[in-house]
Amino acid sequence: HDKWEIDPSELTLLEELGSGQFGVVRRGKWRAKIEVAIKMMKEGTMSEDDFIDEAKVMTKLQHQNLVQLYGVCTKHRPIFIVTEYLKHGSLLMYLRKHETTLTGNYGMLLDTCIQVCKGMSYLERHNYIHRDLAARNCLVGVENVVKVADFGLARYVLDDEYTSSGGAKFPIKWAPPEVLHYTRFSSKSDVWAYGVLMWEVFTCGKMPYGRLKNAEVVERVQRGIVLERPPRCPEKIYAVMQMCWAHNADDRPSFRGLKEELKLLELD
Ligand SMILES: Cn1cc(-c2ccnc(-n3ncc4cc(C(C)(C)C)cc(F)c4c3=O)c2CO)cc(Nc2ccncn2)c1=O
Repeated sequence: HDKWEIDPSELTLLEELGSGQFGVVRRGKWRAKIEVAIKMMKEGTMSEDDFIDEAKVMTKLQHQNLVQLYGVCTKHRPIFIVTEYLKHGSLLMYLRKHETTLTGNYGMLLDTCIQVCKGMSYLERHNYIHRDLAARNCLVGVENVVKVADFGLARYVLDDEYTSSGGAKFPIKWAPPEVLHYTRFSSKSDVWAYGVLMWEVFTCGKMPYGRLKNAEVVERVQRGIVLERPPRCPEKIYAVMQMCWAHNADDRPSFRGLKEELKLLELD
């Protein structure tokens, strides 16, 4: 009996939460009382067999700042991916919705960044690369808990518009030079994306590089031009973002190092 295989008869499907990259996601209950989110994978959007193999590994990644994968229903189509549920939805929407109360609340904004860093530091320790870290792929739960979602799933997307760096859906604005040129993903490319996520947090959800076209962003990143300091963002916090945007991946800090840097800022 595969522990990560969930019996669909133990699931109750409730309201729709949105339709992500892979199709509809609904809130639900598992064994009557556990609140879950259920991704119902649209046919042809994901390389399912590869994902099902990986699912057993993903269920073992457990950390308070990672959205927990409870299991999968693979005995029927569409397959279901069952995860923990966070009631406030995506961090990006949360930042935009609460901009007035969050602006200038550096303690809150810094705490948000530290929580994401802790989740990413755990993935780094387990040699697990997210490949699409951004505020839109983090979730907010009760008591301002923030968790990293959908880590590693990018590997199973079948849509070339998303997977190829020339595609319209490729997350260019969160990609470092080595990903733009060679699609070379690593924990250090996740660190670059984390710097952009910090910028998203300290601008309360602005779009990085505004309305610049992808080609213009690629050109700037190649020339070493990085995002400007968000208005009223403390210099010391912007300095950490700039460390994440070192052109050479080896010159960027690890998430472990970032965690120490950010904790020092918390003392200021
Ligand atoms: C666990 N979870 C997931 C979601 C939720 C809903 C719809 N789409 C998604 N998304 N969003 C993004 C997404 C991205 C990917 C990449 C491979 C990284 C490109 C792969 C996905 F599979 C998803 C997905 O499923 C999510 C994120 O997985 C919403 C929750 N919560 C709420 C609460 C209130 N309102 C709305 N959502 C929640 O708790």
